[in-house]
Amino acid sequence: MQKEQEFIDTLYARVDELRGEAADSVRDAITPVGTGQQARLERDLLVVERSGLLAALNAVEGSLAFGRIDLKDGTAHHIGRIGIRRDDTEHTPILIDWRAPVARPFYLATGHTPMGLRRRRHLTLDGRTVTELHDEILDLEDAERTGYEDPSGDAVLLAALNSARTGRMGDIVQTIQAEQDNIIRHAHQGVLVVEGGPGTGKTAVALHRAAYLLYEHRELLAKRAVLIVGPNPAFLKYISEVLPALGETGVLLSTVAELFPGVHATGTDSPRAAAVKGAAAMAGALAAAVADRQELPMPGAPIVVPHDDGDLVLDWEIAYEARQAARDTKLPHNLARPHFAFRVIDALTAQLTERIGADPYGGPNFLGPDDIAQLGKAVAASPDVHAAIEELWPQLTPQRFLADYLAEPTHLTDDDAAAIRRAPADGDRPWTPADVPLLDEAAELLGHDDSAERAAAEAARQERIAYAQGVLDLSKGSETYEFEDEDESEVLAAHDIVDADRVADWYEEEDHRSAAERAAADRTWAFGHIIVDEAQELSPMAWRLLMRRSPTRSMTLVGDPAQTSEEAGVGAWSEILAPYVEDRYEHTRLGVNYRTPSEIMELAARVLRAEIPGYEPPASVRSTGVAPWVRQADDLGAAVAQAVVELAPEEGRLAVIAPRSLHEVVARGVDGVVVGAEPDLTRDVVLLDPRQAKGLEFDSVLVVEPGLFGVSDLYVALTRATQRLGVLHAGEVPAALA
Ligand SMILES: Nc1ncnc2c1ncn2[C@@H]1O[C@H](COP(=O)(O)OP(=O)(O)OP(=O)(O)O)[C@@H](O)[C@H]1O
Repeated sequence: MQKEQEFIDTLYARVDELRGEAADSVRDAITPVGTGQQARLERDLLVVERSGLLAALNAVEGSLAFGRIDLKDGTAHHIGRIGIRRDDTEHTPILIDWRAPVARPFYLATGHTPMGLRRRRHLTLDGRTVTELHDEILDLEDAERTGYEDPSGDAVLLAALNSARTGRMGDIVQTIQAEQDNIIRHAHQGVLVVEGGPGTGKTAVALHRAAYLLYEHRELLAKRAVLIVGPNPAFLKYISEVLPALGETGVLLSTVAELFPGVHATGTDSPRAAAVKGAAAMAGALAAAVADRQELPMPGAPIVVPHDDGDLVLDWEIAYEARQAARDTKLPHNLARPHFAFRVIDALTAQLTERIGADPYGGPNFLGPDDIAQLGKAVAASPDVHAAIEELWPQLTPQRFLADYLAEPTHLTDDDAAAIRRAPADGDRPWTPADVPLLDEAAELLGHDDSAERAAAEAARQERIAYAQGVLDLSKGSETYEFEDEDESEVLAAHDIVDADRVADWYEEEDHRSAAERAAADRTWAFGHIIVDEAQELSPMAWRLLMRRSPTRSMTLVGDPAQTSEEAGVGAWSEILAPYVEDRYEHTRLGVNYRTPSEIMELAARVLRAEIPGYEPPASVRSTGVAPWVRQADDLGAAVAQAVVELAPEEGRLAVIAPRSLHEVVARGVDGVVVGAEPDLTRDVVLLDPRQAKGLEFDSVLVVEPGLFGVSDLYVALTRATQRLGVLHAGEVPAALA
């Protein structure tokens, strides 16, 4: 213990030193550096780099070192959350990053396959003080004993599993199990599926995989960023501290509903409406609806456009040919629109030419090319012509198009259309999460005519060039003033080596937002890697959105088809993935439940067996000896109040999981719970509906009125507890709980 404490002291001395250095260089770098653009750029980059190191050092302060491996060759390595090196010429490692190949035996070695190890040690720290050591002997011939031997080898794991919950997920870096480690470090570059029952560590594994990939492919992923998609904001908050604790911050956490910049999807859909909006058929329906917005006048009823030289007639034939030509470009709607417009303008100009210049005696047209060009210009500038074009082929934003479409859904069955229709008067109704993939789809179909933006960007660039030229002129002005001596003026000044264009670009490069920040603001961002948690819940339309964000298909998908509750959810992996990667994905499984004790799991499995006969849940790694209970109550409010007192852990969290319709009743008897708002999981008692409980866990759980839950929702609710479970009902209960 003494020796380990000495090591920890040395380690933290070095950390403090590094932290001081990083803070100093950030501070130095922030002080003004004059006007040199290159210097400013370098300074900004340094600040980003050093503050990243500082953030990592601060974040992992908690228990920086947690393990040690002693090799048969007599060497030993300490393992920690990040790697730390000495300040010597060799930069000797003091602490090995858990993700480095050298650290791998810490997770994989067994007595059977010791991977060169004599001993594995787990260190437990309280701040900077070593409080516990647990050793496992891996070389069976090694007779040396330390007095800290842990014969079962799982004391540290069990302590972690039994510890009180805080409302925020912790990392598992000290106790990653071999089957989990294999997935975390899986070399597959494409789509990796991680499947497993409740509590098998899928979320934990996915987050550690993100940290591993950021370590392994630092350069690429720092540039392209990692996206982690979860089912709701409360869940994202729940997992938000895991990666920072591992020293990783450049990650974007988001729900699918937040992935269309500028849209806040605060509305809700009925389950039926969400299912229709999420179905794959919507893609075809929207494409057809966009084509419908490319209209033709009725044959025989042309649009008559008033013009100074007489009316112009935009008839079916002209519009049809223009539309065909525009569609033949295969461009999205807004980008094909100019092609349509040119054709129409050409045809109307020809009409005018014919009328004005026609020789009544049948000779050639009187008008020369210049006259015709002049006429064309006039036609192209006519607001009436533009109005006619807009009527037939309107410029559309995704929002405008989708609002129009939802007011009058087409290309669907009558029932489906009725399920998603919203009256035009609902124009102000907020977007719903299921609308977001539709907006994204619409954005693809419509395309973004950015000619106006590009013109604005170019104007801004010209302005920067003018400004930069000003800076250079100043430098030139000062030269004649300062360097009167002929020789001195040989010194290269800024204006000698750069021109205004280049300086202007430096200004532009000054976008030092992190990749994750830039990605969040850009609908067309291509992420380096995407992790999707609770992947079974996503609709086919949501998958289309996500696949657009991942052109390289570098993804980790985490889920449990047995926990699917969304009607629109796809469930089967092959069904989700076939359209994108056919069968080129890796399927991995986790089979041990680290959360739910066997007593509770037994009860939960019975519920699922009602739907899937013979269902075998993942084996629980531990039992508590405390049986879950199911009770009938006449006065549900009073019974909940009493049960909450009974189940509340001394330290830790309790969740009451009840159908939304009962939240008012439940909340009345329980102090401090909040109804309606986004749940704050760090409170002692949290009230949730079954959907909100997805992916979360608590020390104790009280499930209220299970007869009102769907089977998979109930299964999810019953598997959230790490210690104790109670079930209360006034109405009927599913047979499995009776
Ligand atoms: N190797 C491990 N060491 C310590 N704790 C672990 C380990 N693996 C998993 N756990 C813990 O088990 C619990 C369940 O993990 P996690 O939430 O990742 O499971 P899951 O498979 O995503 O569950 P669900 O599908 O039910 O949401 C968490 O508290 C997690 O920290």
